[in-house]
Amino acid sequence: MDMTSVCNRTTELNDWVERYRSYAALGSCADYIPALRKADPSQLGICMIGADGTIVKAGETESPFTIQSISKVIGFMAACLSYGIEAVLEYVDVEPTGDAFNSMIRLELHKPGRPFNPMINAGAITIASMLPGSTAESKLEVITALLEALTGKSLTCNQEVFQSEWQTAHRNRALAYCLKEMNCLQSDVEVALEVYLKQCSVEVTVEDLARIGMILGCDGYDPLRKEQLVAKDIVRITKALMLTCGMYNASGKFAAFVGVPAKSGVSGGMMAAVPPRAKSRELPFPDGCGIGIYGPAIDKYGNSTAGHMLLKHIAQAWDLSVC
Ligand SMILES: NC(=O)CC[C@H](N)C(=O)O
Repeated sequence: MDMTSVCNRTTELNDWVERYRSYAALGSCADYIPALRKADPSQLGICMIGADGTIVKAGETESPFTIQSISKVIGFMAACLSYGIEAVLEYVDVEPTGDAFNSMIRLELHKPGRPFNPMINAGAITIASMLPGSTAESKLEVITALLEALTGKSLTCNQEVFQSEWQTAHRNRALAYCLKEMNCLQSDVEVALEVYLKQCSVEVTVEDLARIGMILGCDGYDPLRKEQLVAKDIVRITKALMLTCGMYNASGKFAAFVGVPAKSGVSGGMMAAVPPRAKSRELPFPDGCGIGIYGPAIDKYGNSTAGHMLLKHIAQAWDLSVC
């Protein structure tokens, strides 16, 4: 994209950020993880990175935040890279649930069963337990290594958020014990939980999420470094999971009205992967792009209220839907 287009797109994005910022009032910061309560709910920032390397940013884009459930995308891909897709799908299915991200109900309803998909907590804890290595450190390292390969930088775990969640993870602990009893976990409960909660506490910026989203949009190929970072078949399944399960039990509505593979987290982060769109050459980012958004006020489903509205607007204006 040339400099004039970047300036024009930035102006548009800035206008839309200011238009949708007030939607934060429809939600609030997650409070079941005490450390997340401290975020400023009125913040809204976005970064888009195109396959040609163009970066467009608007709003507050420099604040780091914890990746939370967006890490489920990375955990799933890391497991598939380690064992192959077929082996991983023996432990988690690829079906949407329509239930809350931390729901236990289906674990009881289907026996013998396995978590419905890796984008809900039951699936992500199962994935965390099966990563290579026998300790929490070694399993976490597999996820961090992939995250760092995708973002191209080293990342840190926010210890305050991790401790805060570790001490209050009653439901996740219950889920993990239930999974253990059903023989779904490949490690001790505490190891699986530590990996899962630490992967959720890794700090990222909207630019990091946009970079990962762009690579997923390009089927695992990084056009900037000219390197296939994740196999195409793994990325295709991951994007299908993002489209059908990425926004928890609002995924159907999100697919219908926004239409891009995306994943959200309770800290208010959102990551979207936009593939190339041959019919939209006159619109921005025709060769695909990644989008990272941060808006810490979330709705009852756990999705950023302002972020959701902002992404919906951009997807319509710039024809980003894959549907
Ligand atoms: N939806 C989320 O982002 C949930 C992640 C959070 N760490 C939890 O397990 O509750």
